[in-house]
Amino acid sequence: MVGVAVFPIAGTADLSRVEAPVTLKAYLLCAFAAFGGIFFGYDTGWMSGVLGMPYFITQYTGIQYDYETGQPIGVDPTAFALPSSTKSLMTSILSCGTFFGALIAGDVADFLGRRPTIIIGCAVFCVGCILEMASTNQVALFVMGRLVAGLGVGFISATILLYMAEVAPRRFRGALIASYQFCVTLGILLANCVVYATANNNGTSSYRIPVGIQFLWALILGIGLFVLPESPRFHVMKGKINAAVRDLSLVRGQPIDSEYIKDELAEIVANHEYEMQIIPQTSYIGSWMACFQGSLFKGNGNLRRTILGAGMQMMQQLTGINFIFYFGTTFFQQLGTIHNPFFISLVTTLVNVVSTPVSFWAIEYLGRRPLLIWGAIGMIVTQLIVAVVGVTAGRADVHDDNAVKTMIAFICIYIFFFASTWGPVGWVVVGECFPLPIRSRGVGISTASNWFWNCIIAVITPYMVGNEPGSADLGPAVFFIWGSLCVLSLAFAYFLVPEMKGLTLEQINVMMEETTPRKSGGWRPTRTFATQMGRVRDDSRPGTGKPESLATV
Ligand SMILES: OC[C@H]1O[C@](O)(CO)[C@@H](O)[C@@H]1O
Repeated sequence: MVGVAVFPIAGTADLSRVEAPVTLKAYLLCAFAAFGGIFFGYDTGWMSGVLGMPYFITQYTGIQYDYETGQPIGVDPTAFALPSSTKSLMTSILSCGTFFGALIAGDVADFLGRRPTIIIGCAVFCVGCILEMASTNQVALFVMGRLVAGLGVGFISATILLYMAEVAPRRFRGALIASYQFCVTLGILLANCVVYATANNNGTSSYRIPVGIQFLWALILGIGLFVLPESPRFHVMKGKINAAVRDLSLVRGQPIDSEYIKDELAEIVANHEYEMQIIPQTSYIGSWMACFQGSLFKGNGNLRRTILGAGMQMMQQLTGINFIFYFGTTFFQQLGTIHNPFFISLVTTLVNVVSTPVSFWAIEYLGRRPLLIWGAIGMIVTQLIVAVVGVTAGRADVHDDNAVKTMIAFICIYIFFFASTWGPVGWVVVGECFPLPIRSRGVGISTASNWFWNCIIAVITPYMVGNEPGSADLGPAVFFIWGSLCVLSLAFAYFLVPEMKGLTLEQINVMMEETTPRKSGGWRPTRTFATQMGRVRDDSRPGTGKPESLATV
């Protein structure tokens, strides 16, 4: 730390603290970190297409395929598919790995730092890819590869989010974290493009090319992270104030002795010290338990933050979005009238990509909570339309081309609602709602919750829509289930999500301690909080500032 001055820490932060101007460097830094979302999306995206690849199916079922006519030999085309159990296992095992990866990542990120944890995630991910590539027709090896790659993705997905939330400037934090989700959608699109290009290859290149390309993402992110600064909040946690000053000045693009840096660091340190007094870190287990302490309704405890973070991710998955991205290709195949289901899958992923940036603006302008509420309403309506059209006229035995087109149009509108609201906002809320002493664990638990429900969807949906014996053969009626689950998402957003727009992480922290659930709708900052934030200086409580969004509450 030669050349870096020891920083004088004030007891409390200035209420009217002005944040450093957002430099291009700050944007680029977050944008690069967001690139980690590519892993998440790409790994989610390629499996759906590979499961529908003729070469892949012939390898694992033994049924031969005629590439000239584009038809399987000796069986009905709708029977040319992997058994539901294999589809379910190959798809869901990734989420199993990511679930554990995300849970472990929090500890590693607190011990080694955010950056090394992401680099380790990249290395583990590469090992998983090698195993996947090595498998020809051994289900076990392929599944093992997905599990290990999943561990890596779990590490990366939880830690990137933590890193971004900690380094992003507050005014654009929502939009920048949303760009992580944008990269998830780009990853799905890239996977679909690659799969589309190789789908009809008659050889192992059909699936080895999509799998092999993933090394590129690991290489870019892994190498890039060597030059990015560490999160200043991690240094504060470790008591390394000089390193925190240095890295804060790097991420803000301001000189180390500037007032901006002094003020922001004072706020981070003061808030951390305060939180350490109220969150007992007595032992390893004790510090995990801290995530579940307190009351759901009032007081300082973290339980409601954990419920908020994990619940957001649960509800995000229960909207049914991965039904489309995991099983879209095979679902469209089963509708009977679609000649190129790979193309329809490509269209759905494209809609997902172009809709996500809408949230960059809306999240900062309209706020998190309204977006979640309107997104849930949009998803309920569109999914019910898909279900009704589907069960009346969209089934394979009816062969109504117009009905199928209507379903696809409404599936695209449903994806628009998801992509511009619940997709990104889910991550933003998770990145924002935990105090520093438990942030890495809280983000890990929430990310693990996303993957847990992701896994449940991956395991059960092939059986819900499959048409073989033992499967429920729900077909398009499955959208009644997703639509109903979106009603729960709506209630969750309405009653449990407080608005965090425009606040620093430290101010959110204060607000979360002060918010109360109101019968008339949602959690609201209490009068005390509004007073502290907007009108009266309270020197007994560190980490308070004057957010515009609450000045009039
Ligand atoms: O954009 C859709 C994708 O976004 C996620 O929900 C993560 O936020 C993934 O599970 C899904 O595949």
